[in-house]
Amino acid sequence: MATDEMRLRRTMMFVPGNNPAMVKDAGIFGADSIMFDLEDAVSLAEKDAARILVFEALRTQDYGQAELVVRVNGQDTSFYHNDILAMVKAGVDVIRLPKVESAEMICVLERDVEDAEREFGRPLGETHLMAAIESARGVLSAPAIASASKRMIGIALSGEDYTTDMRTHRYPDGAELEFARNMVLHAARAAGIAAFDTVFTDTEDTEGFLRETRHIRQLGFDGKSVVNPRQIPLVNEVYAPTRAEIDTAREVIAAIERAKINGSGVISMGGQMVDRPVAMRAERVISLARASHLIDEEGNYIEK
Ligand SMILES: CC(=O)SCCNC(=O)CCNC(=O)[C@H](O)C(C)(C)COP(=O)(O)OP(=O)(O)OC[C@H]1O[C@@H](n2cnc3c(N)ncnc32)[C@H](O)[C@@H]1OP(=O)(O)O
Ligand SMILES: O=C([O-])CC(=O)C(=O)O
Ligand SMILES: [Mg+2]
Repeated sequence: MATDEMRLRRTMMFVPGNNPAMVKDAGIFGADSIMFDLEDAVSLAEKDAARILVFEALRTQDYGQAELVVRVNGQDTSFYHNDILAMVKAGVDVIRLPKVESAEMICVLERDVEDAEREFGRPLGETHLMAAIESARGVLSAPAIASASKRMIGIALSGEDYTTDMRTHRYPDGAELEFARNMVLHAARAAGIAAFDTVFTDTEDTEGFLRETRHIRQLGFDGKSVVNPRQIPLVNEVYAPTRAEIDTAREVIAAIERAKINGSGVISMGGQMVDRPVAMRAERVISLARASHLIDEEGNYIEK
């Protein structure tokens, strides 16, 4: 498995936890992370059945390299504790807590997860956490939430509940989300964890989806929550580096290696200063190129 910092999380696909066919086939679409949902995609009557279905799937299905995430029910519901127990027992990679409004909620989650790891003899610390930010309170507390636990791997903006809380709705230009996007992104970066943008619910609107994905890539998000497999290749296409970007990244990495040999951390490349942050961006371009199957492990272009 990639180290957490290098792990690509371009797409995190919601899979309704009460749908056996979708749960079974969720691994075939190439999502970087698969997120089984026990919360808003599941009706009250099906909460227990969904928990059992997802538990069994985590124990028995092979989802390849995908990171496995479960969105549990909120801490203010009667389902939360059983969700945590079952998912920790099953050995899920990440628990996503919805509607997080404070760092204290993450501290409670961390304690509950640790108790469950002890109860089921799981390695302590193996269960990672993430928070969905879905309200004005959540957005204003995002920096504290992002750094509330060593187990945190990311925070996500949840634009549907957020715009409801803000008494607006989603518009094509996304202006209503801009402040929240920037808060979530800055909170994630300051804490050194991943930032996920929200879902785009019109699965037929390819142009609108691409426009939004280009925008959030420009802002600096690691990726997006998605609701439909058709959205996965679109995100990957937007995040795939161009050949020119790959060539430049290679030159940067070679230049910084030369500088290191000469005992320096900075070098000029065609008049452009290259130092550590430039080299780190170049490394990320190369790992995105590998994940996009544009280059192989040795760095050679894969001809299509
Ligand atoms: C605000 C929020 O909380 S959002 C998060 C909660 N919402 C969700 O989890 C919804 C997840 N998405 C879905 O349920 C569906 O994609 C819908 C309802 C949006 C659209 O459904 P459809 O129109 O049937 O999708 P579509 O026709 O593209 O499906 C094609 C195939 O992909 C499968 N598929 C679609 N979405 C998913 C998914 N999210 N996960 C796994 N498989 C899926 C379908 O089962 C279908 O498989 P099949 O060809 O073997 O029958
Ligand atoms: O996390 C998401 O993007 C989906 C969600 O719950 C919301 O938008 O309220
Ligand atoms: Mg929500």
